[in-house]
Amino acid sequence: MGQPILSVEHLQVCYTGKPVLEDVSLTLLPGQILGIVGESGSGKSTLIRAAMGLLGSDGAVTGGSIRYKDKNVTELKGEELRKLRGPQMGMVFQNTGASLCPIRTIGDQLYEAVLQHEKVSRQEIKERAMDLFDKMKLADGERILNSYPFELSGGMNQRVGIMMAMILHPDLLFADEPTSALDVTVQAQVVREMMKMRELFGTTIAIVTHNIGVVEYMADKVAVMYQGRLVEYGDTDAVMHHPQKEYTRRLINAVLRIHRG
Ligand SMILES: Nc1ncnc2c1ncn2[C@@H]1O[C@H](COP(=O)(O)OP(=O)(O)OP(=O)(O)O)[C@@H](O)[C@H]1O
Repeated sequence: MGQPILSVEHLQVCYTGKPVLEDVSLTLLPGQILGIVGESGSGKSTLIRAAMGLLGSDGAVTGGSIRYKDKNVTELKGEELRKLRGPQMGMVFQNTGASLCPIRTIGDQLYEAVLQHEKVSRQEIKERAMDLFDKMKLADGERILNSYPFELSGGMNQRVGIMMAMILHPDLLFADEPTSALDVTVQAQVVREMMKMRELFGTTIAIVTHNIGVVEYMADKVAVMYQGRLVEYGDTDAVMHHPQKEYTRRLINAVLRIHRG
């Protein structure tokens, strides 16, 4: 499987001097999918924002390290980080529609995003987008590219988000609750499409989700977070079926009860 794509070691992150992540360590090998779970405020988004170098002015890595391949992300600045984000590390957000500009078409925003990293023609970018839509079994790619975000459903916008992240062929894809705002059938579609990306491109994926079903279906590894710490981390099967920690057991049971209810 080779060298890790991502290795986080003893990570500490603070917002305005207050620690919100403490001693977090995990490793992702190429092509693995990591599910990050835990209650609200446990630090899941902070972990992936730190890995993307997107903590904002209030946040800082105050201990440990995050390596993407051989690069220590925490030591990279401005231009070096910008080069990494997109072509190497992609990101899908919870609500792609809201993160896009409402008054410009999907196509225009896609071209602009790709041109920041690659000198390619509009035609080539369009062909690549159409090819990805094709792989995602979306028939009306042309219409999607000519649409404004508000003209598309939430599910369609999320699939656009996956296409926009994948068009630069990143090795590592971070997805922060990409299915949380969607109804169940559309959630399944989005999940299947991320799996397809891994199958086609060998993409390594770290996904934050509240949906244990998504984790069971997708993830090779699970990280369970609680109050800024990693309370359990291991192979999905082991963590889901033989959790070592009481907290993990309660988290899994709580979700199952809601589903059954
Ligand atoms: N920009 C910020 N400034 C200050 N504190 C922040 C900031 N962003 C997050 N926090 C705090 O850091 C902690 C972890 O937040 P984070 O968003 O990583 O949790 P989460 O597990 O992703 O939660 P959720 O499931 O609700 O998205 C919380 O206590 C949160 O209030």
